[in-house]
Amino acid sequence: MAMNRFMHPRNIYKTPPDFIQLAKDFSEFSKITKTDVTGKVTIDFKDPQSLRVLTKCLLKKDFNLDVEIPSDRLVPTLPLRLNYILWIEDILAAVEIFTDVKGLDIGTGACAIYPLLAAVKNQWLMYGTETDANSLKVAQENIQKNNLQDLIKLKVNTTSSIIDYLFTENETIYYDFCMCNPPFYSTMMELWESRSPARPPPKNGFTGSPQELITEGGELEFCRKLIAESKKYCYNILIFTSMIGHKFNLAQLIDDLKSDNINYTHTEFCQGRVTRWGLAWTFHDYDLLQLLPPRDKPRKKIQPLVFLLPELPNCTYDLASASNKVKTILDRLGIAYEVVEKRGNTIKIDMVAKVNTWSNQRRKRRQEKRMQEETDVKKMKSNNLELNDIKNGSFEITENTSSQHVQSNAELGVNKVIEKNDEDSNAVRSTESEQEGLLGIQVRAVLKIFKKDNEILLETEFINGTLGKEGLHQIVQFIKNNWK
Ligand SMILES: C[S@@+](CC[C@H](N)C(=O)[O-])C[C@H]1O[C@@H](n2cnc3c(N)ncnc32)[C@H](O)[C@@H]1O
Repeated sequence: MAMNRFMHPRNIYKTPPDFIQLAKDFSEFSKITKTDVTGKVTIDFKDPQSLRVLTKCLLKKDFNLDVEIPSDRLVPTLPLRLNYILWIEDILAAVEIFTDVKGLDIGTGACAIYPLLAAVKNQWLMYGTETDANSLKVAQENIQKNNLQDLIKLKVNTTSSIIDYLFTENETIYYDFCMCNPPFYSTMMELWESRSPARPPPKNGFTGSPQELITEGGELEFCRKLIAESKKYCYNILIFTSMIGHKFNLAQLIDDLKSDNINYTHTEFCQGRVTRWGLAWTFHDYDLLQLLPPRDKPRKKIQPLVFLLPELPNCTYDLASASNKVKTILDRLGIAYEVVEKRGNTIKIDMVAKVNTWSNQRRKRRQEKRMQEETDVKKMKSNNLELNDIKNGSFEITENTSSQHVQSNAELGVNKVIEKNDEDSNAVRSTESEQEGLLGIQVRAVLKIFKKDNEILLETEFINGTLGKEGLHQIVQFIKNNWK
């Protein structure tokens, strides 16, 4: 629970639940507990069933809610869900809305977790939308089971829009806020890679169905679409909000809002070992950043690393040439990239390296040369084999002959192909681990190329990846070495 102290100050889970008491109160919970060697009562956080039971018991104990969580659906983690609700409470207080609150939860899921918490905790009138008919059915049952039909209404979304359809049916509906926990991933592959063995194992079990976790373009495109639709319905919803799963996406969405001069603020939701972010925007005349400044957990100020990109021979010294050169070098390294921003004197490139292609380049070239030699020898061998095969009509005899041929080539100095010294074995091992690396991200970073005082500079920001910042430094070093 490394970041619990940074939880929202009113979050009841800032103090971790008392598992001993919970086991006494709920026989279902006592069945999943175990006592470790120090006598501490704990549960297996990697087991989705244990997470399901824990969430159910806490919902009952702390909110008097009876909730069914289907085994094939996301188990909502309560500290995070509560952090989001508490932040919305703060926003509403900042814009002085205290009574008759009406909220919209986009993608409410099978538990309708946000409407349930908002209704029992604050008596807000909540509307939940959902595209998944099965989740919607269970959500409706959960609402009825808790007798909250008067406070919570659900609506199926059969369109490809996010909120558009709500207002085409009725232009005058009004909500004080909307909230959303969008699906994070864009493809099964991305989802799978996020759980790849190349990454450190997650502390918590993995729950959720593809329809809950995947959306075209991932959360970034989902939120961009929501922002686009929000412009059309700017007066139907006072405060738009969304949860964001990746900090990098938060930065991009903030840039989008800034460039459209839309008032916004953001926050960090800290709980356990997981951090998520909240983004809020409005078209009304509220300076949200001023009213509710971003809340980030205190951390050391990290100075970004900035490098000078010197003038290149036979090239204009400008942003376009410099960024083209960077792209050429990334292409050479087989690093995937996307230009994510092109504004004035700045170009930002989001790069994802899945294989370490930059370190030990000299060794790799040597290895490639040897592999080429090996192929050549094999070719010679098979030519010889065919020749002898025809001559002798016997495979065994020809194979012996061809190995002698290799031997004689070895005598001529081609023998390196069959020798294995330590360095070669390392090279082979590193190639194998590179193959494994294909499963995950080695380095993801943002490269900002910008012009300042007639100089072109490269600023780097490490996002994630198994090789850490060191991997990014190596790539930058490679760019510097090849800047010619
Ligand atoms: C990550 S889950 C969140 C579920 C729940 N709100 C929670 O926080 O646990 C995202 C949900 O959004 C739903 N969804 C995706 N696109 C949607 C859309 N355009 N309109 C309504 N729901 C949508 C999915 O079916 C899924 O249940």
